[in-house]
Amino acid sequence: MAVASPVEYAGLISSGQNHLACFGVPSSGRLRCVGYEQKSRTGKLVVRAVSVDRPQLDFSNPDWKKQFQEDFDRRFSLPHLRDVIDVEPRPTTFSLKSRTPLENVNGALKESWNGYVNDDDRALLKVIKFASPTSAGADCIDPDCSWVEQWIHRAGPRKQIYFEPQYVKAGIVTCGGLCPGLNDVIRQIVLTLEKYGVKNIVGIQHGFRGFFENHLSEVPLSRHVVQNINLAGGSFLGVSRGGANISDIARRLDMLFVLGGNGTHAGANAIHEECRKRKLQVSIVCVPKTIDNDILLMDKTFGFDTAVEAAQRAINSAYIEAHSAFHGIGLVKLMGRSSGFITMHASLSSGQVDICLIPEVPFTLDGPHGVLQHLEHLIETKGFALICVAEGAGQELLQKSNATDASGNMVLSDIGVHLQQKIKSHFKEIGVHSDAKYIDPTYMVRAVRANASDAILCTVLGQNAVHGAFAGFSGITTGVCNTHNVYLPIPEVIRSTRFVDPNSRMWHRCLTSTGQPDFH
Ligand SMILES: Nc1ncnc2c1ncn2[C@@H]1O[C@H](COP(=O)(O)OP(=O)(O)O)[C@@H](O)[C@H]1O
Ligand SMILES: O=P(O)(O)OC[C@H]1O[C@](O)(COP(=O)(O)O)[C@@H](O)[C@@H]1O
Ligand SMILES: [Mg+2]
Repeated sequence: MAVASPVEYAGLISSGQNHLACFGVPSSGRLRCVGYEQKSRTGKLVVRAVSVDRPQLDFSNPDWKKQFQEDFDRRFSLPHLRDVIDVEPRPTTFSLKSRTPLENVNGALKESWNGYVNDDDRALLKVIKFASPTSAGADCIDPDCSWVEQWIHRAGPRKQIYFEPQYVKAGIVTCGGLCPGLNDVIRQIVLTLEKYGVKNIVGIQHGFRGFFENHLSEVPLSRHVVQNINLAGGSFLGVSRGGANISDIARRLDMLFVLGGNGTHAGANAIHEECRKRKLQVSIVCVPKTIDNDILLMDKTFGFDTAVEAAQRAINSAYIEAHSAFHGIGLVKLMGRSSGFITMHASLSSGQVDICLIPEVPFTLDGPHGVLQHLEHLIETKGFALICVAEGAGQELLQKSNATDASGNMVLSDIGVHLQQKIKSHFKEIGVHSDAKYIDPTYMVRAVRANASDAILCTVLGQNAVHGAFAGFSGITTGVCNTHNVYLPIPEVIRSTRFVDPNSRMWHRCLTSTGQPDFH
């Protein structure tokens, strides 16, 4: 078998009229799709994501699995303070029970249970064995889809810690945009730090800016201060974009908890690298915050569930409006800069959506297979229609502004306004009455407080972030993977944005539910 080339073609995935070419990252021998090309009927290729170049694997070598696993273990090993400085562990101050249960083993009293996580505990990153690369959502390493165990590190409190709590100064910073649950995470970090015995806890105001702008002073935090902050949405500390200048952040704190998305993780990793370079005993731990749910490897990020739930009100209102109007067309735009998770899940959840449009799946508006033609059909047969569109969808149909926000993120053109205009002019042109109503609930969706399941997720993540720092790890992030709580090295989760896989069962379920055709 041939050695994988830098970007290996993994196969053509056809669904109806869609032709999705899936490319892999052969480096790690991975044939998992990180990039898609989609071919429209007109033959136009739209590249949805980029591939990443990594070292190659020779699948004809009988040892390739071993090589893969060694490479995997190296990539997913957690950076530790011990790697660069001499630091001795000490018994933890985090007690799970006031008395440790003891049992009599051959006359000697031994701990029967301690409740701590062992550094060698692992969770499986992948839990499905795909029989073939053409299986739905297949995520294969080699062309035969061989089963290879990929173990990642379990999160939680360790028996040994690498900081003396009474001398620790810990900081918390929230960056990027808002997301439901930020306050729950801040609160849990503070409560857990106090449980270890940390007295000096501060909040950094308005993201990374708080480190540099003199008027943004540190906010002292304690159980008393954070007790009720989870009852409101937003961030108690404030958020911001831009303003990252990491070089001097390092020496001010012993532990820094960074809540943010891909951009923030990149910033946090840069701070961690700087600390390593200067051999500082500083632990940088992230908690992924992205309402778009676009961080790799995690089941879902906090706030996502709440956002999907909050979007239901907008979708339901659009449905009522559309259903009540004569030839009503409801149009709801939801967040999702480049990933359509909220739109897909909100559409699935509501069950009322006829057309779901996401950035990962290109569509045409005009022509016999376009969205407008399908709308005509829906008006004719149902009398009304409901569209749910992600903000990043169909950007190729719009005039680009080339503007960026303070963090360098592209400012998107409004697909909702464009769709509404196109719908209005189309129905006018064909002489059919229509009544298109556009709802943009963006900030109403993300400013709400976390729902019950997100509140629990935030609690777990906040606590595990603190356990990770005390365990001496730095440059890590924490998340839920196949329902297990894990620590991951930051670079592995920001290798690329996480996209909806158009070959996944979830997207296919969405198509089944809406009944929409391919818009090509
Ligand atoms: N590549 C990067 N390296 C360092 N810092 C970054 C990088 N990208 C973004 N940041 C900083 O991270 C913070 C949040 O980034 P942003 O993209 O706005 O939100 P998010 O973290 O949610 O993706 C900003 O202060 C920004 O300056
Ligand atoms: O108007 P703002 O504050 O820049 O936020 C808008 C953006 O925030 C998001 O909700 C999520 O972005 P982050 O992951 O950076 O928090 C995007 O969907 C949206 O494009
Ligand atoms: Mg971002």
